[in-house]
Amino acid sequence: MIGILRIFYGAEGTRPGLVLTCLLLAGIFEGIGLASLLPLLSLAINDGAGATSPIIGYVDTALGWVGLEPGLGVLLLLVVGGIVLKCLLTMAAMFYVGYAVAEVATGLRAQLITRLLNVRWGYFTHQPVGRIANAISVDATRSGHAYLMAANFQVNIIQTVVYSLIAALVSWQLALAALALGGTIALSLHVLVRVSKKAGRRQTERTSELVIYLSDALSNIKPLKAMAKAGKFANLFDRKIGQLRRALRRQIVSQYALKNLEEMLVAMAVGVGFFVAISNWNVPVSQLLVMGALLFQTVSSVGKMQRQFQKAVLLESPYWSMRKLIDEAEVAREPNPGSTVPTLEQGCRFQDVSFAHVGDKVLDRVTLDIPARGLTVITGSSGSGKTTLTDLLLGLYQPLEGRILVDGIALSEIDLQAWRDIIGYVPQDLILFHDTILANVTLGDPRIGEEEAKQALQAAGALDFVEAQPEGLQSIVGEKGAKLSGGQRQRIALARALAGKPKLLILDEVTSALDPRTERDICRNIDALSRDMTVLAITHREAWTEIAERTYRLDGGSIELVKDGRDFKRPA
Ligand SMILES: Nc1ncnc2c1ncn2[C@@H]1O[C@H](COP(=O)(O)OP(=O)(O)OP(=O)(O)O)[C@@H](O)[C@H]1O
Repeated sequence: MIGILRIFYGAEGTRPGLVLTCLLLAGIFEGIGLASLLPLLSLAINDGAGATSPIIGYVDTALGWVGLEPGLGVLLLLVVGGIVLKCLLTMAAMFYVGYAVAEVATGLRAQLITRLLNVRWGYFTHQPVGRIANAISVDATRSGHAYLMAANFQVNIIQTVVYSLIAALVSWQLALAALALGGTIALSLHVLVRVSKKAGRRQTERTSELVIYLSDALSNIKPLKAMAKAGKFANLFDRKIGQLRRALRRQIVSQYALKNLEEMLVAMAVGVGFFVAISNWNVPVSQLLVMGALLFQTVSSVGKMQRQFQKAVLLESPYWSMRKLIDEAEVAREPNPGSTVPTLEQGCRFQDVSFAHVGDKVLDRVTLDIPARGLTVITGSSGSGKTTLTDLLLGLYQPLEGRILVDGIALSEIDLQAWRDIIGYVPQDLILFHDTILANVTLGDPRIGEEEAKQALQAAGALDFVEAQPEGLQSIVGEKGAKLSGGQRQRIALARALAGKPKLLILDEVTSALDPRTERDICRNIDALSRDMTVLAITHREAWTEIAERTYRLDGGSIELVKDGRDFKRPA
């Protein structure tokens, strides 16, 4: 229950005070309307209920305070007016709740996206993308509904209080009996609420697992199809789909069981109450009618409250799972304590740098220099730590020991955003967005126009094939660039890195998919660019080591300088 109330009172971007005020006022007007019902009926039937029911006396006194006679017109006005005002105020509150539902769903999405864009790189290396995709699409929408259910639950709480109070004014024994009855029925059916809560949690977990699995499968669909594994792989989904199906079944069964069992028990209890009242006690008809209606309303409102609670707990888990993800992302926020704006005039230096992801060191007291305005190549066997080295230079990881210096200033003192703003980076596992070639080159940077994009494509050796496409720069590259060849994708990614005219260009196996001729063309372009730009390339390819001013070999955690610029003659 506390979890549900925390959603209603704690969800950001909502105004629980306003909603609650409207609902409380609605409750008061409903109470006035209900309280006036008994005197109205008594007056209409003239059965002398006034002598036995205290509520008629209270209404008379209250009307006396404002100088009104408890006549038919006044009482009718109070009954009808009370209901009308209650409806209008509840409607106003629920209109606002409707806005708040959208606010909760979109607010959670926005918070998650903003935080995710600011988390440390290490967070993503152990975070399934499907979990985030599921949170943004499914959980956020269900969270909005969780807020709606929590608000409805709040409405039911107020209604139950109002009915109980009015019942107490008619007869405190009646109120006690109604609450005891409602409570007993609710308690006896509580197991169905627990079933729903568990079903809701299962659905959230299973759906997330399913989306994680599916997004991984779709990313690997080509090898799965190529090796006829798609069908076999589908079997792996069956268990998860089966669990989801069971959770959904339990949800529906428990919801309908609660509704119908509760109605049945209420009808039986009120029936017995009526029978006892009519046959044993001499209760006036108007009082009997009002008492019966109140008993029924009070007991039903306890039931309604429970049903609403059941709906809310069903949707509670996506809300909290979403919040957990947002909090995790906040904890994983990337620190950026530095403030110096880098210029990269002299070069970068790794000074006795050691680093380990987990366990053994990948880099052990590595020292290397990357002079400004030149091409430095790093070679080394697979898994020797070349990408890790560039990740350290990008500030994605921090060294365990030693320092990374940019123009003699420690990277930890440099503003990371400003540092990355002067870097062009092409990763080994490049992925293009399902968008136009132009969008893939500019990445939405307003400083890069069509002309700059073309120049970058030219330097990356991509302009010819881009212009040969039916829609040129506006051609869509397909899912992850699937409409292009591996080498074309590499060249677009290189153009993307060059388009911002970076001061430092980091290339991780950027020409591995290219034929020797295209590779040499690109090398020639990069060689020319490196007169004004610092280039760090990870590669084994001769075309690169030939033009490099410095080549380092990384192996077993240590680095060795295998080619020095002093021996190097730049081709004319
Ligand atoms: N996020 C990570 N968590 C744990 N270990 C990692 C992580 N990233 C890389 N490693 C490990 O660190 C070592 C160096 O990896 P890295 O990717 O830097 O090698 P590499 O030289 O670039 O390899 P390749 O040439 O095959 O791309 C490897 O043993 C790898 O398993």
